[in-house]
Amino acid sequence: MINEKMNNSSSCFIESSSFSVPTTFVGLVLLNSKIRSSSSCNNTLLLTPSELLTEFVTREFNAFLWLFLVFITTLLVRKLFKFFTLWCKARTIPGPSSSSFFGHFKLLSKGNFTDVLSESHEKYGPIVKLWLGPTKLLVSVKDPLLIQEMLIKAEDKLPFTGKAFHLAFGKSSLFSPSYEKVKKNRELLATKLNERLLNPLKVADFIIDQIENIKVKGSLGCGLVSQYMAFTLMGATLFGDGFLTSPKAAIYEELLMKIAKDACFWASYNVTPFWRRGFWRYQYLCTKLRCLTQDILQHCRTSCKILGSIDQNVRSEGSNPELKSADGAQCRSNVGSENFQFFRDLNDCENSKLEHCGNIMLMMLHGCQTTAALIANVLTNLVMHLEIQDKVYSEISMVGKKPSKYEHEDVYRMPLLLATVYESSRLLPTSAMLQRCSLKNDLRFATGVTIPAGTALVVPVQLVHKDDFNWGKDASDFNPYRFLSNSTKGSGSEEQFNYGTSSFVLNDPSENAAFLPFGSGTRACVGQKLVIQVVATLLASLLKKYEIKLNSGSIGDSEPILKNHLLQHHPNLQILFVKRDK
Ligand code: HEM
Repeated sequence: MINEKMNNSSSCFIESSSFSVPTTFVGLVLLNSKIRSSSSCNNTLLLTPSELLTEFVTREFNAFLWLFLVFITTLLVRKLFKFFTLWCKARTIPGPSSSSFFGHFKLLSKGNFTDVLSESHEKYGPIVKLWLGPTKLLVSVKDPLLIQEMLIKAEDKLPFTGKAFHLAFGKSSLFSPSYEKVKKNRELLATKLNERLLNPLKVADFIIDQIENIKVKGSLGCGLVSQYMAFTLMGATLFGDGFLTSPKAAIYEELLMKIAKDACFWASYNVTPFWRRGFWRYQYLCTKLRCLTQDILQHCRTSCKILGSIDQNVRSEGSNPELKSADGAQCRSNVGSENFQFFRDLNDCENSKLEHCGNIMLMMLHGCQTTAALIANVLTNLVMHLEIQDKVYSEISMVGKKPSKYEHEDVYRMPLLLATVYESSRLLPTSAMLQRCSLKNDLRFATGVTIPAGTALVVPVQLVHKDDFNWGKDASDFNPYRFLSNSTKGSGSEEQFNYGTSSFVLNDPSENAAFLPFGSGTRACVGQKLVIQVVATLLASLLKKYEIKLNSGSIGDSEPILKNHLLQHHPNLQILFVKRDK
């Protein structure tokens, strides 16, 4: 209507001169004033100020709509372009074709993930692609040499892992998906952990005392006792010896395990589920754990040996910020004033003090879960193979007769015990799947296969660990001797080892590219060396004192199960610690 008016009014005086339609508010005002100044025209046709404004707003709105349309179209074109590039690149990777919009997502969610991958690898070879959605590609690698190459080249992790930790403990400079962010701290942590942090014998003695106290009640649940052992080992490693006597340790264990159970569930939401009450309960538990971590840090301050070095200056810097816990209680943060140079080193000064705490909680969570699963697996194998347990005991007794200067290093003279730990972690790797990702660049294998950036790369560790091709015909059997070799007769069978007469050595398990319980390459587990030493020391102390037996009837299902995303044997297995005659 306004346009009509404009056209009519213009036509009455714009016969000779041609006007272009103004595009700005000022232009409109000027045009209107020109029309007003023309006396030959009918004034009723002139635009009122409100009409002018409406005209202006309409034009601006149209312009905005056009811009919005261009923006959305550009986004869509970019998405389409990305999709086609991804699709073109993925075409060269072998794998089943997908007819559905959701790709193979339904297939994966229905069956066991490892079984699906196993079938796909059998059909399509060592590299297999599966679509998790129209733009989500998953590539599984099964060949050890390709895995080795992939684990070195793909430096990032999928954002999911980072999210699970982030929701529970906040920002982390240790478990972030981006390699750039964790690189420095990984190196620092690895150096510190590989130094001798704690006296594993002292911790082992403490654990044995506790077992002595509770075993009077009869048999013990293998899962629970392993969890307790792992928790005590990790607590003493990260907090120091003071953790052993901390009255809050038991509550800490309970809280940590509760959080571990739910972390992945809450991280599985694409958008953080603020609207769920359960989520806030979970957040409350996380805050409680943070406060408890700070309390224990305070309690253990004097005994923490994690670096041994105490930064005297930190005290004066400390500001003791107050943290308000979810229930309104004040929890005093002493992280600022705590004097663990180790965690100060881990977190650049500009990083928040909360990150100190987050990193400790993260390591406690990861370390406790994985170490508990490993101890449970070794104990299970020892009770199922009493002949191996007897031989390990002979080995421990032999070494005990000639202890070395540094008693905690005796464990390195017990190759069968170490081989038993390695074999247990091979047969039932706690992490069934390794996952990686190259976030920025495509990943090119030497074989010519290109994996597009952002693809979820996985290694089905369980399949690799049980592949006859990598481990021989007895790949599915428990045979710790495969990790040993006789200096005179070569490696691999029980008969060759005659304790006391023959010399035999432990092969370096990492020489076999198919041995991946701790991952490998750029993002391999930082705690591997420490865990092997402390777990073996604990087992040596236990076996020296007790024969570990199965409480008959408690075996149950023989298939390993996934518990808190970790693989475990017979979770309800009951074991007995029978004191040996001296
Ligand atoms: C039996 C015990 C453990 C097992 C089976 C285990 C296993 C693993 C695995 C499979 C990974 C991923 C590796 C990869 O993607 O290549 C990992 C990562 C890691 N582990 Fe462990 N772990 C254990 C104990 C520990 C302990 C005790 C610590 C520290 C005190 C630790 C610190 C780490 C860290 C910091 C990472 C992250 C590395 C990164 O993302 O860059 N682990 N662990």
